[in-house]
Amino acid sequence: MSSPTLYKIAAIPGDGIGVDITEAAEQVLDKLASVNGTFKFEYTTFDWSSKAYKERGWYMQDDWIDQLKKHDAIYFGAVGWPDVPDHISLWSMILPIRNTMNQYVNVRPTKILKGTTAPLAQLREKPSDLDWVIVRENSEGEYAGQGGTTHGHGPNAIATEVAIFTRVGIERIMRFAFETAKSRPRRKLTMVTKSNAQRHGLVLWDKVFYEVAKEYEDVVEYDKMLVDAMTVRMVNKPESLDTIVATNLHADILSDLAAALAGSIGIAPSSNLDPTRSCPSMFEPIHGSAPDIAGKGIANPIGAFWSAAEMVRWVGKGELDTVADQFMEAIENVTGNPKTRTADMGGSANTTEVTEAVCHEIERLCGKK
Ligand SMILES: NC(=O)C1=CN([C@@H]2O[C@H](COP(=O)(O)OP(=O)(O)OC[C@H]3O[C@@H](n4cnc5c(N)ncnc54)[C@H](O)[C@@H]3O)[C@@H](O)[C@H]2O)C=CC1
Ligand SMILES: CC(=O)C(=O)O
Ligand SMILES: [K+]
Ligand SMILES: [Mn+2]
Repeated sequence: MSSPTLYKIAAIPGDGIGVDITEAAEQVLDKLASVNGTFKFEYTTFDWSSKAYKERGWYMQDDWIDQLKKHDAIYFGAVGWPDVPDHISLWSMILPIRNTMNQYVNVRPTKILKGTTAPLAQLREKPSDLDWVIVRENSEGEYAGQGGTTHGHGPNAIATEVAIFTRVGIERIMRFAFETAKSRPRRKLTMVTKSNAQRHGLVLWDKVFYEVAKEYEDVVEYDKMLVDAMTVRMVNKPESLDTIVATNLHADILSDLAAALAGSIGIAPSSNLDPTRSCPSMFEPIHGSAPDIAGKGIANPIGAFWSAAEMVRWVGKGELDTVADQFMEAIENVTGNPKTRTADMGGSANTTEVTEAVCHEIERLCGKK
C-alpha cells in the first residue's frame, strides 16, 4: 500500500476561543485522516498571539512569510484580546497574512445546519430558504490599511481611512464570484455596493461588475443591491439570494448577519483563498476570540469544523471532495442531536463533547475503526 499523502498545516490558534477550536479542529482532522488512511496532516503550531505579544513585544517573526509558505494550508483560530488594542492585533496577524499571502478571496458559505433554531419564523419553517455563499473581497477596499493620523488624537486631530479599489482587484473578485455562482444549482449572483454615496471606488466596483457580467450573460442571473437595503432583503427575502459578492467591510458585516440568521455565529466558516495557489490559503471560523466565553470550554467548534472541511476540499484539489462531504455529514448529524449542541445553539454540551461526538460520527460514517 502506498504511504498516505502528507499535508503540512501551519496552525495558528491565536487568542481566546481560537485556541480551543483549533485544538478541536486538529482532533477531528486527525480522526478523518486515520479512518481514511490515504492522507494525513502534519501541524506546525505557531505561538503567535496577543498573550505572546504582551510578553515579548511581537506577534510574528520577521520571516513569517517564509515560515508560512512551507505549508500546504494555514489553519487559523482568532486574534484579539482586550489588553491589546484591536487594530494592533488585527494588523499584526490576520490582515497582513490575508493581504501578503495573496488571499484575495474570502468565501463565507451560510446554510441552516440540522438542529439549528433560526431566529426568523420563515427559516424555522423552511430552512432551505437560506443557502448562501458570500464572496468577500479580502485584499483591499476599506481594509487596505491606507491612511494616517496628524496632530495626535487631540482637538485638531486629522485621521484618514482610505478605501482602495483597483481594477485588477475588482475584476478578479467578480470573476471568482461569477464562477462560484455558475457552479451552484441556482446560478444566481447578487452584487452588493454603496455607489450612491461612495462615488469613486464603488462606481468603479459596479462598472467592472457589469463588464465581467457580460461574459456570464447566458449562464448566471445577476442583480445589484445597495448594502443598506441588502440587510433588509437578507432578513425579509432570504430565499431570493444565492451567491453574494461584496467589499471587504460590507461582506464582513453581512456575513455576521448571515450567521446570526442561520442560528449562530459559532457555526460559520471561512476560507481565505489564494486562487492562484502561489501561497497557502487560510481557513478559520468567521468569529473572533470571544473573550466573554473564553476559558470556559463552551465555544461552539462547528464553524471551526466546517472551515476544516473546506480546508480538506482545498488541499485535496478535487481528490478529497467525498471525504469533505462525509465530514460535513458527520457535523450535521452532531448538530442534529440535541445532546451534542453547545449553548449558543440552545444545548448544554461543551466543546470537548461536541468534538468527541463528531469524531465518533466520522468513525461511524467512514467505516474503518
Ligand atoms: N478573524 C479574526 O481573528 C477575528 C478577530 N476578532 C477579534 O476578536 C475579539 C472579539 O471580537 P467580538 O467583536 O467580540 O466578536 P466575536 O466573534 O469574538 O464574539 C461575538 C459574540 O459571539 C459569541 N461567539 C463567537 N464565537 C462563538 C463560538 N464559537 N461559540 C459560541 N459563541 C461564540 C461570543 O461569545 C460573543 O458574544 C476582538 O479582539 C476582535 O478584534 C473578531 C472577528 C474576527
Ligand atoms: C476581522 C473580522 O472581523 C473578520 O475577518 O471577519
Ligand atoms: K477567526
Ligand atoms: Mn468579522
